[in-house]
Amino acid sequence: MKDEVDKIPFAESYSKTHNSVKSNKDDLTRFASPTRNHEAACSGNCISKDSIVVTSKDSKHDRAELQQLHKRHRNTLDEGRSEAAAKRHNKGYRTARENLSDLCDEGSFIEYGQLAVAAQRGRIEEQELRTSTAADGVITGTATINSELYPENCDVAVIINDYSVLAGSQGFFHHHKLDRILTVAKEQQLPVLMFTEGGGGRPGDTDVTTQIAGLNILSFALWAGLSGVVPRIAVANGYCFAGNAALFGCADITIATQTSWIGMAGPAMIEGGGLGIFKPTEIGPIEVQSKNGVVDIVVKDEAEATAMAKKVLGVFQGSIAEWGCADQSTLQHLLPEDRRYAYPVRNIINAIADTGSFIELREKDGRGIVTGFIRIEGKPLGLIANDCKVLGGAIDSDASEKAARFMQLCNAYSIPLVSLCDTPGFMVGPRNEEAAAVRRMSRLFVAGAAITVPLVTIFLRKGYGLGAMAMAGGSFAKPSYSAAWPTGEFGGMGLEGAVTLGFKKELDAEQDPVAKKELFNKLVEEMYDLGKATEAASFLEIDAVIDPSHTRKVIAKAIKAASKKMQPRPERRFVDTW
Ligand SMILES: CC(=O)SCCNC(=O)CCNC(=O)[C@H](O)C(C)(C)COP(=O)(O)OP(=O)(O)OC[C@H]1O[C@@H](n2cnc3c(N)ncnc32)[C@H](O)[C@@H]1OP(=O)(O)O
Repeated sequence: MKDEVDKIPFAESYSKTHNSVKSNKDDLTRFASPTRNHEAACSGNCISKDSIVVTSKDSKHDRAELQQLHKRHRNTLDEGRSEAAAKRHNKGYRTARENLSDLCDEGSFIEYGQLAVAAQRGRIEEQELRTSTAADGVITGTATINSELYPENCDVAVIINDYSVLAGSQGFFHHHKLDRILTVAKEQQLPVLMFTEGGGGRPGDTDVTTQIAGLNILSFALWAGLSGVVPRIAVANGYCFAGNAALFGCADITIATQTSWIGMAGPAMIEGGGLGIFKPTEIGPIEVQSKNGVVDIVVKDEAEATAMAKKVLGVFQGSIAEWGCADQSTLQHLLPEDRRYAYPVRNIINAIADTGSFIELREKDGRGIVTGFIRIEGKPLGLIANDCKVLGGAIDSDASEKAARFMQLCNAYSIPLVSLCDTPGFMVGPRNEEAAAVRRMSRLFVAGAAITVPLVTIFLRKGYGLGAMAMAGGSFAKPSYSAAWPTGEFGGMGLEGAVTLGFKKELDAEQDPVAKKELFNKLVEEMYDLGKATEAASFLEIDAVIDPSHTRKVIAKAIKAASKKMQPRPERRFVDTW
């Protein structure tokens, strides 16, 4: 069974290993649905709209223990915690259960550990613990998401931190709940969606002294250990500090709202370390975390974050049957006539991709290379593209690391790659060397060499130097298919540099500066003609030169053909952030 699963992409292998689990869950869903339909008329026990729990509809006919149970459950739901819910709403935020409800398919959630309370029985009355530390500040369970689009691949594990409980801090049982659901995710091969709002470790859980020494806490290792095993998407809103931030940072894809503050320590820890007194809003605001690569996708609020989390999850869930695309003839006119002018590469990406499918990651970080997901004919693909509006398309260290990490991510989850190349090469010079160019830019080669998913490279315009080779996975011979638009131009290095280096003697021999300039321009022109796409194709450096309006079809066909020979998915591929 294992070998068989290894030969197919994540989404498919995941569904294959899930048939037995799924049928169990279906039973529960079937159980939930009819009851929910009766909810309005039901004055007694009812199944909650969002979870497989019994809610607290009082009924004098209930047995005492059932009434007790309803009460305990009610303490964990918004209806039983109206003050806490109102506090969230006053801040303009949602409650954890509102996010849960929006995220999961209706009636599909199965909750784990709902009756947990903070380990503070030695400090706080049991009854108060039940009302004020609901579920110990984290909702955990499994559910289906996007089941209408991906009926075979819709099971997920869900973790939603509840800030209304001790600021979402991570107590003893809170951690144990994380451990439990992450173990379930690993065993059942479930993608994980995690909302990480919270104030970090909770030293107040004094019932359990082992927590002080950090014993028994597996959550961080388990969560990080799922890298390359199942896709993990994290969402931040509000304050996300210390332990919560560490979880956020370990995710494969990170989404944060504009009202997010994310930091490896909160105010208390910073002050405790003698590093000054800061307001929480001075620590890791979104303006900072969106530019340094901590946050992949910035959204307005929790509603947008939830919708985006579902859309990103869809990339890992597989292909969709219905899609549309732009009129492909527009691609013939999206490059400027004059090769010296820049153009917005995102217009080209959006024209090639299925309508509305482009999800850009780390837009404001490493801006020289655009990274993100697209779909072509409904199939999810990873995309890297040079942006010639930034440094003329030259690849700097930030862009290299961003693209390398993205290639690894796609490779880890068997998502084929498309590269749109238009680069004069790597960004060079002493300043870049100070920024560790040699180590950081080389990451693109390291990541490219490890790719086993299909890669299709399309040269839009410039394909010069090591940078262009890196955009093609390390070598022009690496991609499953490489094609250029007629505007493609190639060379071992930028034309001007190549002429200066290669024709030094001829240029030095010319004394008249005007004549020297003319000679230089003539040599550049000649070298440009020699490196045109059609020439490169005739020397078999690339596989083809294509009409830009055929780009989508070429990518779709090449990836389909290469996917048939796709190498088996290794048991695990790490997603490294360098
Ligand atoms: C390894 C680690 O993770 S160590 C933890 C490091 N964490 C930190 O440095 C952050 C500590 N917390 C804070 O600075 C602040 O509480 C903030 C910024 C997170 C939240 O601020 P606010 O939204 O104003 O909420 P407030 O401070 O009132 O906290 C709400 C409640 O959660 C409690 N709380 C907040 N963070 C924690 C925490 N880490 N541990 C225990 N309780 C906490 C508060 O004491 C308060 O309890 P109360 O309602 O009983 O008074």
